[in-house]
Amino acid sequence: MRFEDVLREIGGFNKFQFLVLYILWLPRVILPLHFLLHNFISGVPPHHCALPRLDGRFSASGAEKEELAQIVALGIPRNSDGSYSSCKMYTMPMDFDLNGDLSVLYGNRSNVSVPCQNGWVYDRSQFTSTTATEWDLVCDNKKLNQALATFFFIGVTMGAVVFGQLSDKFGRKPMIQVSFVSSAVFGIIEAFSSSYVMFAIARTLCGFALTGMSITTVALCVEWTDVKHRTFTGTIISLGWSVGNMLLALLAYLIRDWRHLILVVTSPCLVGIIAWWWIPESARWLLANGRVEEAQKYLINCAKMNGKYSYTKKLDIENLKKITIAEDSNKNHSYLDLVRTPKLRKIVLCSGIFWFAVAFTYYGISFNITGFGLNIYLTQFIYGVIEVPAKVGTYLTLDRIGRRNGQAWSLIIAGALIGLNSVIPTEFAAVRTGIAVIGKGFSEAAFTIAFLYTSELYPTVLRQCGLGYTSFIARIGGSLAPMVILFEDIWHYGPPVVFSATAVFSGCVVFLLPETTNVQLPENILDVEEGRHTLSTEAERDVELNEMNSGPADLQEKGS
Ligand SMILES: O=C(O)CCCC(=O)O
Repeated sequence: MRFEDVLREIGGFNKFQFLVLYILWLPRVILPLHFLLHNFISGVPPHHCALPRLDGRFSASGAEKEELAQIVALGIPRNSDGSYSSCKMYTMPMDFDLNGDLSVLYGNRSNVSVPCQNGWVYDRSQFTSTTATEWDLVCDNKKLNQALATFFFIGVTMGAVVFGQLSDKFGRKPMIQVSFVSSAVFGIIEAFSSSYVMFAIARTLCGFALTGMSITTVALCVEWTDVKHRTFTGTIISLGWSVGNMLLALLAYLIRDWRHLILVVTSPCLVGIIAWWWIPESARWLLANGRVEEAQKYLINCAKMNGKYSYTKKLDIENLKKITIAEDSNKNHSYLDLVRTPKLRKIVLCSGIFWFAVAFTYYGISFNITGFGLNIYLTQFIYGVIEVPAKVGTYLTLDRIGRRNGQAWSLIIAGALIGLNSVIPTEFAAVRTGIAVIGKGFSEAAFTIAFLYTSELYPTVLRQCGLGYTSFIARIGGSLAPMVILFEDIWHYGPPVVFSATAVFSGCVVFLLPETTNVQLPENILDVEEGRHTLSTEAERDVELNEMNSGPADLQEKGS
């Protein structure tokens, strides 16, 4: 007997599953609050060199504004486009007098421009403070500011590997709590960091911690859902990410101080620590690891909450031991098991390729937040809004077109639109914006399908290792995306060509993978290699179940 059969009997998608989905929405909302936070806590406001008598003033009014303009005109050189330089100033007479007459002060200055000597003055009309203004991460130090995003995704990358293995070894539920607690701790340390190094370390560790809730929540939801409702579960839970995207735009608009913003976006982790108590462990994972009594407890809870009281008496230990999950419940699986057998090796190679492209493309678009000519808060909100129809559209079509076609074509179309947009003249701003937003939607659909498709490709005994591996590869893509965007200074078409070609090629690779729509989840490596989980269709399973329900003897026989 297979776990799917028990799951369908106790209500494969009912009140119990809705509760699980409702609670696990919270981690999906938390993730973008941190993953896309860089655009706001590390924003670089307009700035120029600090000059005598400016005493930190950037914006002024009336006569003071006049004096300010005069100082800037005298002390700051202009760029070729007529704007004032952000990183250069004219050398000052060594004996300049802070209260002296301006003409004297600047009258005999040389026309030699040098890097800022006395720090910078920032326009604080948009950002009260950011990491850039806190530690003067501008001009020659600008790379250190951009590196903070890369440090975060390096932490996410390493977290994917560690949490993938730990979740398959110790279970999904404990790893979610570890993730909630450690994310809260490192988020708070970030907000109170007294130096750049301390903040960079805390930011990296926070990225590491957040990955735990990123890869375990999808697996836990899918493992509690029957075949018929897996598409709903896999797509609707990821709507939490889009809600978090829009929420971040609102919070960043309201909170312009980087420390306060970090504390606010970290606070939902504290709610998660409390809500965790109501999250069930994966009964599928418990059975795969021989913890039958614990699995029985959760399965009976599920049956009762779903009103399937009559079936609870069949959930006795003897029957549950007959459910085929792992080849050997005492065997500890590791990442090495992903490459020991041929079909799994092929899944590892192809899923790694498309996951790299999914994140590479998604963050290549998401970090290009100033590309629309709108303010960054509105752009961020639009990015979140467009994801909703993308996910709902994915849910409505995925069972019909299949995971393989959905994953392949969402990547190919996203790549094609990125390439198309790069050849449309910039004066067609409305057209370019429309194509970019549609491309973002397909990129988001590709991300949504990737979580569900990957959960279905890997067997229960290796599902978190599989998600950990693919998330690791994805984070490398996410880390590289901001660096590729920098190529724009060298070759304007560089970034879109790279993003477009990567997405189209990876989409084509997806066609090499098996279809998983309406197929039972593989439980172990043999299922993947021999396709045993694909043997029976829904109708055949209905017949099988009716026979099983005809009496214990038949159940014993069928279950073996
Ligand atoms: O995990 C990420 O980096 C993005 C997830 C996007 C989604 O869940 O829709």
